Amino acid sequence: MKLQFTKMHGAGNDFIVIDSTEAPFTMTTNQLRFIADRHLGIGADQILIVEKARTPDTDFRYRIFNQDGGEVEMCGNGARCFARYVYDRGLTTKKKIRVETMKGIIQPELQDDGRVKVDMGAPRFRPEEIPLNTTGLSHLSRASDTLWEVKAAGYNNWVSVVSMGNPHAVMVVGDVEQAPVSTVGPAIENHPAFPERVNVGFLQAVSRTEGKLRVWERGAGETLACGTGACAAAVAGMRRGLFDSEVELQMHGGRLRIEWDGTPTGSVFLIGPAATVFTGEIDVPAI
Ligand SMILES: N[C@H](CCC[C@H](N)C(=O)O)C(=O)O
Repeated sequence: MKLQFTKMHGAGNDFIVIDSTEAPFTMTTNQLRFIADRHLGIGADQILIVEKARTPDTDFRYRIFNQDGGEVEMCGNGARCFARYVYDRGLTTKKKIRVETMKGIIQPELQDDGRVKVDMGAPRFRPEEIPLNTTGLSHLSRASDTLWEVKAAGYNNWVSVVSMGNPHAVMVVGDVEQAPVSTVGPAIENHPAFPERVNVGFLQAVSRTEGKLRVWERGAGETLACGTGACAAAVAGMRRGLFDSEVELQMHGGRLRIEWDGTPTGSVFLIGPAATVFTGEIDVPAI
């Protein structure tokens, strides 16, 4: 099957973007894994599918698949690239759009400075909303947050849990460059306390408005940046009394800005870059 695609990235988190507004999306899990493979296919952290809206109050539908082929609820860096893609390709003339995802509507808006600002909706913290199975887990309160002890890879890891539509576990570390991302990351990603697995953030608070973050992503491993991970880490830091309501997080692939008013229904806003790298065509085998 001949597949047209566009390669994009948001702060180094890279994507294959496929326009499925005119033809139904029918790729198998094996085909998704093939195109995302960095040696055998195109290579990407995630695959973003652009579909026509299914409801009158939205402009598009947005589907996201991880490098491992699994479909997931949300992708923040991808949302920025999605907005850039549909505008640049003339699929819309709007600079602010409403996009339906598996877990609600997000609203990306192209900014005059070239960045994209996304209303990511409100964060959720209740264990059942993550989901987190709390059976047998110790927990403690820290400011307005709750930390859960997840024993993994030989460490007692105290994590905040946040859902941005997708699940995140965030731990605070003294130095992100020394954090055991490649060992603790997969151990927590696949921990039985997270029945749908989890993205794992390693956050270093530098000041009340600055931080450093590395994320081991569910279904993709460590990425150069994670948009929902940045939202989750910023919100966890705010709830733990480490950050003000606006914070910039430096990740290996670039800088992301997060704003949240701290109210239970207040949206988290994610601001950052979105770049188009190349377009192409690939012959996808019937697998
Ligand atoms: N790995 C994530 C999906 C991609 C999220 C990330 N790339 C972002 O920018 O938010 C998950 O399994 O929930």
